[in-house]
Amino acid sequence: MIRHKRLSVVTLPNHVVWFARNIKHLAQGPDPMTQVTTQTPAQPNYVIDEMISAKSIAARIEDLAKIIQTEFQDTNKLIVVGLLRGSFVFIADLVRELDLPVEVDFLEASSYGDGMESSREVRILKDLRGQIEGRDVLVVEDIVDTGHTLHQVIDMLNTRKPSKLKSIALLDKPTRREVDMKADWTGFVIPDEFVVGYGIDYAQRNRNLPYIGKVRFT
Ligand SMILES: O=P(O)(O)OC[C@H]1O[C@H](OP(=O)(O)OP(=O)(O)O)[C@H](O)[C@@H]1O
Ligand SMILES: Nc1nc2[nH]cnc2c(=O)[nH]1
Repeated sequence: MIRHKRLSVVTLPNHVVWFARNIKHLAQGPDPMTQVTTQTPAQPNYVIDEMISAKSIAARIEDLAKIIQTEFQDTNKLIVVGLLRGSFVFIADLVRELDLPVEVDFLEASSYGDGMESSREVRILKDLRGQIEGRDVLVVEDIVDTGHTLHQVIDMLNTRKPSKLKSIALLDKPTRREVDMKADWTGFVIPDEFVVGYGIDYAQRNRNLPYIGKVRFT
């Protein structure tokens, strides 16, 4: 932890600084003021402890938007592809920070169903409406965990020959990786916790939380 703190002051990018600053808080456990208690008939009881505040997310998205704008500054059209359903909040906030000619499209990929374990089999449930051949494309993902979803989606989109294909993920859990995959840009590196909120669900619930929280069974 000391090593993280020292590094964060000198060189680390914002999302790593966030992780270093919060690792103590994460280890200490929940703040009772930010817990949500949840129960559904099919699920065990759980509470959600806030991990990343809405304010931190907004600030990080502003930074990421500047980087993306620089990367695509010469584009005549950037096709921003949201991976449904988890990225719907992130993409909505991100595109509104982009001062670029943008087209929004969606692809629905699913590998978790209602559970907490990846099936490793990524199903494309809804394809893009538009063509991407010869276009600049940015894939927007909520979280990279095992990496199977982003890996398979990027492989599939590359076969359509975009002129430039980049990806961004709000969250990254590198310790869970099963395939060699990393988004070009990441909002926050997080520890191995099952997270919800800001578009991300547990069995389709909690997507409407304005912050990212971790699920804790009670
Ligand atoms: O890196 P991975 O292990 O593949 O996990 C990441 C994927 O898992 C979740 O999708 P999910 O299948 O739950 O669908 P959803 O977006 O509709 O919630 C999440 O939205 C990512 O797309
Ligand atoms: N809801 C949710 N879906 C995931 N898919 C991969 N990792 C996660 C996670 O931490 N939470």
